[in-house]
Amino acid sequence: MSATVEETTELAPRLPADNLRRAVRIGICGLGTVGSGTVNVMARNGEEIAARCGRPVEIVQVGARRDNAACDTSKLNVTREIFDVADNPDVDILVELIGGTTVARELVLAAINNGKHIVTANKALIAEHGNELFAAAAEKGVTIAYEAAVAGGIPIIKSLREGLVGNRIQWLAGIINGTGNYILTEMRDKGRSFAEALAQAQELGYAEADPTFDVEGIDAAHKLVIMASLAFAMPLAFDKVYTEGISGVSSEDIRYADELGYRIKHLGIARRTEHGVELRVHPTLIPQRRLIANVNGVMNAVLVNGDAVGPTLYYGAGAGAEATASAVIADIVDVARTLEAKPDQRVPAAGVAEGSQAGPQVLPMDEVVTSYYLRISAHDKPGVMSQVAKICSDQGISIEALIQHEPAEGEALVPVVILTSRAKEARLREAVAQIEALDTVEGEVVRIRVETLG
Ligand SMILES: NC(=O)C1=CN([C@@H]2O[C@H](COP(=O)(O)OP(=O)(O)OC[C@H]3O[C@@H](n4cnc5c(N)ncnc54)[C@H](O)[C@@H]3O)[C@@H](O)[C@H]2O)C=CC1
Ligand SMILES: N[C@@H](CC=O)C(=O)O
Ligand code: NA
Repeated sequence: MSATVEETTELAPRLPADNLRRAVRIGICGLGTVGSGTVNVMARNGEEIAARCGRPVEIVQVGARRDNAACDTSKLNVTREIFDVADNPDVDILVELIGGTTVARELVLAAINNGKHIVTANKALIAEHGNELFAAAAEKGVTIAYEAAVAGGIPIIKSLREGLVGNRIQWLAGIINGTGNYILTEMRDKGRSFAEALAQAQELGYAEADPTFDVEGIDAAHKLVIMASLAFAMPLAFDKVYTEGISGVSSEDIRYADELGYRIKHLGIARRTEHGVELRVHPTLIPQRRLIANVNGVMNAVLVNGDAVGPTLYYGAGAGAEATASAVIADIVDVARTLEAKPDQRVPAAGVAEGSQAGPQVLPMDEVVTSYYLRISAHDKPGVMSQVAKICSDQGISIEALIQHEPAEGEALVPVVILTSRAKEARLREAVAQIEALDTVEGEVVRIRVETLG
């Protein structure tokens, strides 16, 4: 029987003494929401983390422009110069939590060149520079871990890269921006304005430094492309993602969607088709009966459909200090567990062995087939509906459901809401252009895609 550490040292009481290797030494760069959350959870759960790694994990340096009252760094070695951390010979793992892509890329490359492993929460960095960074890391025999970059605390990277690898993944769809989901939920449930809900999300630490990344779908596109690269073993192709945000979603459309039995959610969708992979981020009507339609507030959820396992659903907090720290620390533990392993004994950062990434082409948006919700502002005159129906039918589109209320008192225009059959995007766009050109129709037709996710 080996002696327990309790009998020998107070370093890490739950570690068996014969397993006691030197501490894994980490350097944290960035002490904002996620950085402070990581420091706090590391301090609180240090013993459990050490036991899981089989060795203590020590923060040997923190690079931060300024202190953060949300965490106590009085006993830590803090530098104002983050590149000190990349150059510190005592650091095994550099944890990048500064955000952005310019300095973060330089920092990560500097650390890799110095033989350090990387843990990052930075989806923009991975989505836009991941191909380069993975290659640099492979060259140096170090790894890059990025669980926190997608869906915050949900272990979706782990699931795609390890748990589901026996499958040919057919599609995945996710609510992958906590800020956006929080805003849509507040608008629907509390009748809050878009601006009020966004301000609240910023206060709670959910939003990106530039919140247009959240509301215009860029953050979701970053996350989608990372998941798609793992699901379909393809290189990261951020510039190929079709991206629409939620800033155009109105309370009126949320109400009509409800009336039709749907919820409006901001989804990232990646689907394998015969002709290529669909990569798209946009507001989407989902039937209310689907579990994912009932994911509210800052919560995220990702549905992954594999040929062997069928649909699987991952749910949890997509943003916030400690929820994200949970994923950062899971990565630290993963790297720590294999610190002395040979590079080919680790799970590859890109999910497939080097050189095996081929992957399908990305399908042009015009070729994507979906159903549509259309809201048309029409003059209250006879014949409008037959004109609209004819235009749709000429494009091979049928009308599956329709709502038309009486015009409001003193209003000349009536909203006509339609759900269409599935059609190619290009056909739908042509139909909408013709509807907008009708004398009986005013302004732009509101269009939101519909997915059954069945
Ligand atoms: N806030 C959240 O819920 C989540 C954030 N993330 C990602 O985590 C990363 C960090 O996000 P947050 O903590 O929310 O951001 P934040 O803005 O709260 O913190 C970033 C910190 O890095 C510091 N920083 C930036 N450049 C620096 C430099 N050159 N030198 C020294 N310090 C520098 C800033 O002063 C700030 O304190 C980002 O990549 C973000 O996308 C990922 C998942 C969830
Ligand atoms: N701003 C992001 C943070 C997590 O990735 C979000 O709101 O989801
Ligand atoms: Na995650």
